[in-house]
Amino acid sequence: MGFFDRVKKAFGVKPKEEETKEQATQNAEEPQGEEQTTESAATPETDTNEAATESAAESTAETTLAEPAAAEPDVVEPSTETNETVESAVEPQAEEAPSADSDEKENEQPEEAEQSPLTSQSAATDSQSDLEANTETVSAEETTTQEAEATVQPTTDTKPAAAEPVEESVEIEPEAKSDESEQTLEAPADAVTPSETSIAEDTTDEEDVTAAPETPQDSITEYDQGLAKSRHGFAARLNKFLANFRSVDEDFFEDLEEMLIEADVGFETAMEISNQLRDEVKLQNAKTKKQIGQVIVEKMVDIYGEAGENEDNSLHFTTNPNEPTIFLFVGVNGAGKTTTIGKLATKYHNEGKKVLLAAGDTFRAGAIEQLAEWARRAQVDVVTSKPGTDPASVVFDAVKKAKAEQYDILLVDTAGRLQNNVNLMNELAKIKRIIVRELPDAPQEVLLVLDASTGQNALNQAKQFSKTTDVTGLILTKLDGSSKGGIIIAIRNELHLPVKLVGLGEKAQDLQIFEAEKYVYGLFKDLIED
Ligand SMILES: Nc1nc2c(ncn2[C@@H]2O[C@H](COP(=O)(O)OP(=O)(O)OP(=O)(O)O)[C@@H](O)[C@H]2O)c(=O)[nH]1
Repeated sequence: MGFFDRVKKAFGVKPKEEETKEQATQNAEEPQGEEQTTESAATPETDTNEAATESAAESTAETTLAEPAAAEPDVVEPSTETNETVESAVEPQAEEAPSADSDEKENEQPEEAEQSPLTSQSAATDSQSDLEANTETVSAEETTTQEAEATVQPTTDTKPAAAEPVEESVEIEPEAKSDESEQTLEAPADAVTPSETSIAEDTTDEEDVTAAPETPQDSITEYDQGLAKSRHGFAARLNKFLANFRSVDEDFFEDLEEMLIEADVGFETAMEISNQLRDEVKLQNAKTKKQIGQVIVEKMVDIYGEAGENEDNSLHFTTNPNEPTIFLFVGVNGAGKTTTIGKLATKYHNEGKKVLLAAGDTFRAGAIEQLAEWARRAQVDVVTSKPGTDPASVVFDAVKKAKAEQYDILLVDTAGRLQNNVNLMNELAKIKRIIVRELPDAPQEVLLVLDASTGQNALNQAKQFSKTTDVTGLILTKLDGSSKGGIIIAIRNELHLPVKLVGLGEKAQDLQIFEAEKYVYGLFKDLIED
């Protein structure tokens, strides 16, 4: 059975052979007059599916309205400097810096960094003594935690000050960063802008922490809703293409290739689909535009399925119960690393795991605060340091702490950009060396975070990163704000790196374990069900 039929079966849409066989049996067995009954019996199957999806959507909406837990966060701030960080993180006025400010900060950073300890420390070796100096920072945690808690001021509308990380994220302005992208890896060209991501502004993520455990139906709904924009975008392109259809000739294949490339399935994949369709009998026999559309989608889905036959999309954890699992997150600025770590921390905390975060992005001051705030909301611990500190020392402290205090999992944030690509790659290599030296089997995952809304740009970033870093898997974020969900097809066919997680929104529960069937169904649902 092809992947297309597997997806249909998984979601209650009968594969064609079965439909045909069943129809033939029914025709043979049943009197003519009962045909009507057979047809109407088949219809509710789809309806039930949709009704279930809708009711799950309602229940998800209800869940997100739950009030946050009263419990104080369990944030551990290792350094005295970090106190300032936490204090500023819980003061809404100070946080709500206008975007002009953030522009300034962004522009100033490279200069500051030149004089900052980061540059000199990066140049220095990662000697044990350098690193141990930072361990002192960790020992200050109790005092800091108390002070951090003391500064938390609940707001009158019962929403905690924690709502601010969303505003923190507003500081990230992809356009403003485009200058930087010339020096560093290409930054997202059309990343989701703050206004597009405002969905999370009135729904604090703290609510997610108290959300009910996810059911399988919730994740189908998440895929369904998160991929709506891509689904509609693809359907619109396909309809436009079919509207111009006259006959299956050379022009048809040229237009098809163009349409597929526009849908971000990638050049190579577009050619493969087109070439395979040239020999496709079904296409030659298709009578209506609808049938042609079906054949195209079926071919696309089958090619995607075949390419992923040996792909391991699962996240790997340590097999040693006495050691923590470590996930290292890499990717360009604004791709969604910090947010993804926050979401994952929430998920693992809710599953009962002891979670530690490491704020390894010491280059962008806001990134430390942002991660500390996610940690506070997820009620997990975090190791931070002063902006400009050597990130490797933060990671060293975090790994030691994770080992000594038997954390189940350590999630390490890293900078999305430095003065240039070489520095960034050297830094990532250094961080990895520190981890391996402490725990030879770690990190279990090096996850490259890609902003799906940047389409081909994301693909190029992945190619560049995977040349210099041992990426074990991809996380595709912001699919909800993008019509470029077709990129998943190009990624599988051209990169051969497994997608492990997908970001389908800004809230904690919007991060989903990647499941190809659900993804494909979310992307082509309307066409598959027809
Ligand atoms: N709509 C949507 N927005 C997302 C998603 N993931 C992240 N974001 C938003 O993307 C923006 C950037 O996310 P960050 O987590 O700060 O990105 P980063 O990679 O850590 O960026 P740097 O710290 O600059 O390296 C924030 O506004 C997030 O809320 C997602 O799946 N959907």
